Amino acid sequence: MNLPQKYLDTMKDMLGDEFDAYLDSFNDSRYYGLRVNTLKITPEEFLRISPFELKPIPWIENGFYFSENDKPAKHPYYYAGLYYIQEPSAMTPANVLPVNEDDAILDMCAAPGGKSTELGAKLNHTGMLVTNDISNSRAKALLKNIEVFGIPNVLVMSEDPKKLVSYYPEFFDKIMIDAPCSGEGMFRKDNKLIKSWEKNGPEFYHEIQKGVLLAASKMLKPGGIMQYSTCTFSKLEDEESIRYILNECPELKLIDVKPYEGFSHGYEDDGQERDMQMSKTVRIWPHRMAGEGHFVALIKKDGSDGASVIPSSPSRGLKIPKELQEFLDEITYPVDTADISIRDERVFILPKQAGNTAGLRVMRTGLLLGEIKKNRFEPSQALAMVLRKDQYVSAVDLKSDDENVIRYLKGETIQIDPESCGVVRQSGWQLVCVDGYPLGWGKLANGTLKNKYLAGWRMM
Ligand SMILES: C[S@@+](CC[C@H](N)C(=O)[O-])C[C@H]1O[C@@H](n2cnc3c(N)ncnc32)[C@H](O)[C@@H]1O
Repeated sequence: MNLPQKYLDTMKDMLGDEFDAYLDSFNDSRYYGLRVNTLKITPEEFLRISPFELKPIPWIENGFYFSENDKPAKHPYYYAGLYYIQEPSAMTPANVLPVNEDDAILDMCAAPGGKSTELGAKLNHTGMLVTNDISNSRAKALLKNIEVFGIPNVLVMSEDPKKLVSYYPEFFDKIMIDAPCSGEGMFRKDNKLIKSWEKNGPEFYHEIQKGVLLAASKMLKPGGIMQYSTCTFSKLEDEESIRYILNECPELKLIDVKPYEGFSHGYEDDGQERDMQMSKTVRIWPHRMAGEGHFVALIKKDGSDGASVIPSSPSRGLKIPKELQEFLDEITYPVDTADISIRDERVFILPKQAGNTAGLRVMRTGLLLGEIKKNRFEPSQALAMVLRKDQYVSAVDLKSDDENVIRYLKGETIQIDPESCGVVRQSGWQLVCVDGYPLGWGKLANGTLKNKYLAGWRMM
């Protein structure tokens, strides 16, 4: 591997005696990880049904290493949103950010959703997750991952974080800043990143990071906690970005990250006037832990933890159309009809704190329940992913080794034996499941299941 000399010199300086061990780690094999979606299944239950060779990631309760021979992205459980595939050290930020039910959380640089999916799971159907990425194409991938995971209380956006400030002044309980960075921790995993580092290195990203941190500091409420992370080792992008924001905002202080054996502390700089307590930050090195590399800092804003000021809301509480009410009577998922909004025949459940987002590039406001089409209601793919099997009146439950599962995921019409699939209602809408976990919708008539799996999500 051809690492740039400038990079090697900086690393040698940082690591001293450990530099050779760091370089040796480039000869080790990559780490593959998956994180269980606790909205849908417990880690214990997942271990019971998993066909993969899994080993626990010791510092992540719901994280597991899988073997290079396993292909979890091709398994129907992946389509059921039972897990997210993620490099193990990248699981650390969302794991250490403390989340309380009912929190309002902002994930500023969120695509494709590695942290947001965990934050949404931790919220457990409460509060609100505003998940944002400046790149529109990446935000589309984010939206899909959020929906596959079954996270309902969400706003998915594609905005410059600076623009969000006037909408959400001192609003959020928690903010995640998984900053764009030069990606030094990914060099082992992806050679291409070395080339892009040579083009845009730490100096380039440090400037962007300062802007994102400053915007975050204005949206964090007093008593709130923000988390800054990168997958790079550069002190300029890590400690110096933190130092910048602590100098700009004296009301911000570093707080401890829950310790784990193998975490390294951030670098202090004794020449500074103010002790920033940089040792409270954490760096994960690939030669010390079984992960590629990450930097994590938790920052708290002084002040008491009061309730968020709820921004003004769009109009709510409309009359529920008959066809929608009939469908709502068939699900036991709790829906507060006061939160229902209908736009262009599309029906949404809005998060209670959604507020007025006019003027922002919002890709999804809340949970898309479905569409009213010619006096009929068609439930959405996103709703199927939010429901549990027992929350809909009738389900077609297929075994994961049944070839009909793959055929369903490919968009084909399938023939089923209603009795062996546990169908309650012999015709009409069915929640199609794999081993009890919803995949999507189908419409049954005389043993033929018409496929309603979302076309854009089909298995190739
Ligand atoms: C490290 S990645 C995020 C990974 C994501 N948190 C995850 O866990 O899947 C950084 C993201 O920041 C976005 N980004 C770049 N510049 C940005 C900016 N000025 N504001 C917000 N996001 C930005 C990039 O599009 C990229 O998706």
